[in-house]
Amino acid sequence: MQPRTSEATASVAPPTLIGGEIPLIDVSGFLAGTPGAAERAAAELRFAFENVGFYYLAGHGVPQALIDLAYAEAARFHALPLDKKLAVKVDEHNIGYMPIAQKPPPNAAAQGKKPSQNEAYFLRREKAPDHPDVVANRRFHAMNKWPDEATIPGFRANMLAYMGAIEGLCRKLVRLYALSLDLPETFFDACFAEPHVIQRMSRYPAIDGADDTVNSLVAHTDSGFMTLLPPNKVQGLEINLPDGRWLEAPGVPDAFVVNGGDILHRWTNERFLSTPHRVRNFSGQLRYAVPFFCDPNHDTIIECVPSCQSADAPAKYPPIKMGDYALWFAAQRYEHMAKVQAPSEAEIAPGARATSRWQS
Ligand SMILES: O=C(O)CCC(=O)C(=O)O
Ligand SMILES: [Fe+2]
Repeated sequence: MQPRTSEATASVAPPTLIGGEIPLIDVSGFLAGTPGAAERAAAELRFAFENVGFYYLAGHGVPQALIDLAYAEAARFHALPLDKKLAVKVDEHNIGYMPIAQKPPPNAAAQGKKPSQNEAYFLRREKAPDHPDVVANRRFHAMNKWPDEATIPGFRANMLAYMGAIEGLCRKLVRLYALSLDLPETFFDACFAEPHVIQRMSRYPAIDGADDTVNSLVAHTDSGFMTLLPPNKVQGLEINLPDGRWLEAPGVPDAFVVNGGDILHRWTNERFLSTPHRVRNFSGQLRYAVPFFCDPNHDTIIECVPSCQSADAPAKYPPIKMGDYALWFAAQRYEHMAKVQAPSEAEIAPGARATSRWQS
């Protein structure tokens, strides 16, 4: 790898690289408040995002038992009879159960590709029926669609415990993101005070390694700010490195795989990478994944951060509201969202296709 190193990063030794490519960042010192640890982790983060777009997160403090529980709940949910899963079928808020797609995603770039071989269940922030956003039927702010408690006892409480722990971690990590961008450390605090969260629970059947036209999850970039994938016992994630090579992401015990998405890329004037990745489950067994997507709240205006623009390098994108962006993205990514009224490509992504490495 040829590191693209900013001045501030140059003073710090590059972090350990997993698979020779992906930085391993230990945040235990930062979380414990050790003097100097935040600055060091932030420099490593900057290196990771300027060069790779992915990192392994160690020292995160999330108990392994909670991670095991989330995987166990993914297995328990997907083992339910199909009629129970279809009873909570995915809706126009992208909440609920999505069967294995029969068609590729609706956007033009994906036409002709074979659909991803996974089924998924989506949760968002838990809300009471009288929450104003629920009452107003605000897009992506509806109630979660839980299966009956009697059908899968404890599922709801366990997933809410997991989501709460990961959200808490994300809200701390955004300080490192701010520091890594030479912004005041509290820069992202307000828009992550109540972040927009999406918990995906995926089940990937084993696919045939001989047929390289079929993917478990087609190559894509994530839409948002950060994605946290807890350590997985079954590998299958592949990362499209900036030089074009595909790297099979090694499993690192105790370390999350974390990546940035298109909103981080846009917010930083394309300085921080949103790197394409895909899943191919050649393991011969079922594979589960429980990615947690953490975004700024949907009222946030995404406008190039001050440290990523200058007279010589003006902002490449107009300001956009996070919620509008999320709707545009979902409408092109998901078949069941394709018919909803969404902002147009011209409003959201002028010029984005030219620079995006999004492939699915
Ligand atoms: O299953 C994985 O390891 C990655 C999943 C992923 O990229 C996604 O859900 O966006
Ligand atoms: Fe992804």
